[in-house]
Amino acid sequence: MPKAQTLIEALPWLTRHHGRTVVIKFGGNAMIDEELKSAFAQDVVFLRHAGLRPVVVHGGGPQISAALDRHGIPSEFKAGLRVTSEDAMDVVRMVLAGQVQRELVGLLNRHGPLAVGLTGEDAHTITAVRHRPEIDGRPVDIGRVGEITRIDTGAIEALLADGRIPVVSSIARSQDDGHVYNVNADTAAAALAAALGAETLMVLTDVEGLYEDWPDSDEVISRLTASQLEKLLPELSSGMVPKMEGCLFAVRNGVRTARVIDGRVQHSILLEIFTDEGIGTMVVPDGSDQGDAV
Ligand SMILES: Nc1ncnc2c1ncn2[C@@H]1O[C@H](COP(=O)(O)OP(=O)(O)O)[C@@H](O)[C@H]1O
Ligand SMILES: CC(=O)N[C@@H](CCC(=O)OP(=O)(O)O)C(=O)O
Repeated sequence: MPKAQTLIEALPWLTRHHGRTVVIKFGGNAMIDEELKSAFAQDVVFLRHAGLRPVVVHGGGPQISAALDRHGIPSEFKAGLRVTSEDAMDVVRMVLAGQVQRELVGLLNRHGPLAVGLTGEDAHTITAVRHRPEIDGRPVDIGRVGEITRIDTGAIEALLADGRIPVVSSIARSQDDGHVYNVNADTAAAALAAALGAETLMVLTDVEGLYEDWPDSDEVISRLTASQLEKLLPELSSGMVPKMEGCLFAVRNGVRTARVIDGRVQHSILLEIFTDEGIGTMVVPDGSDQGDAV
């Protein structure tokens, strides 16, 4: 009976989400463990077979830092973003597109001919300009880091229409100078979710969700509206900033729910979707009533 109960709890969700697009961001920290990675692949394939259209956007921060270290290039972050020299950009591209993305594609394809990998460079999927974040009121140069200016969903839509699972690395092409840019993977996932008109953005990370009073408390905020999140943003730090900014952007641009969930929990995607309780933090647009946004 518990097994049947779990499946039955999923039925309204499945009915409502049938044929809908779900963008799932898989962070570098949850990718360190082999069992977690294969459970993640199982969950994504499950969603696909349950009639949804999952799109995976992956990070790889720790893997990039390790590779840079092997090349003798130090890792430095400003405003939560990696300072990316020309040499570092070659390593970022090699690690994301050549290593992390290939591994995820391989894990998904154990279950059938499903996953196809691409980067934002392919078919103009993600176009960016050089990003100059402001620190203490002044724009700073952090090298080849991109600010997204345009998304072309054509290639991803074609793959989805063909029943495939697109796996996207967060690298963008530049419109004018023939270079590529390093883009934070949370930001890329949010931009893609909005452009695809996704139903849900799910961001897997290495904490339970958004903590109310981090680092002093581990009380997770289970649900908040776009306006509530906007007020909280200035208080957030480090890796949570691009995640929550991405969630806000997504729900303000047509995505119905954006969720931050604990990627350290095996099958966290299925737990989030297929049980009534849900886990982690859910962001909804202003004015959504509780029942509508589950
Ligand atoms: N309010 C908060 N709630 C939860 N985590 C927070 C908060 N503020 C900052 N963090 C930090 O953000 C980190 C998650 O971001 P990040 O390390 O970039 O993850 P990922 O590799 O999954 O993208 C957490 O491990 C935590 O250290
Ligand atoms: C500009 C920038 O900071 N890019 C990130 C891209 C990878 C990423 O975002 O990975 P996680 O999701 O694992 O953090 C980086 O170089 O680390």
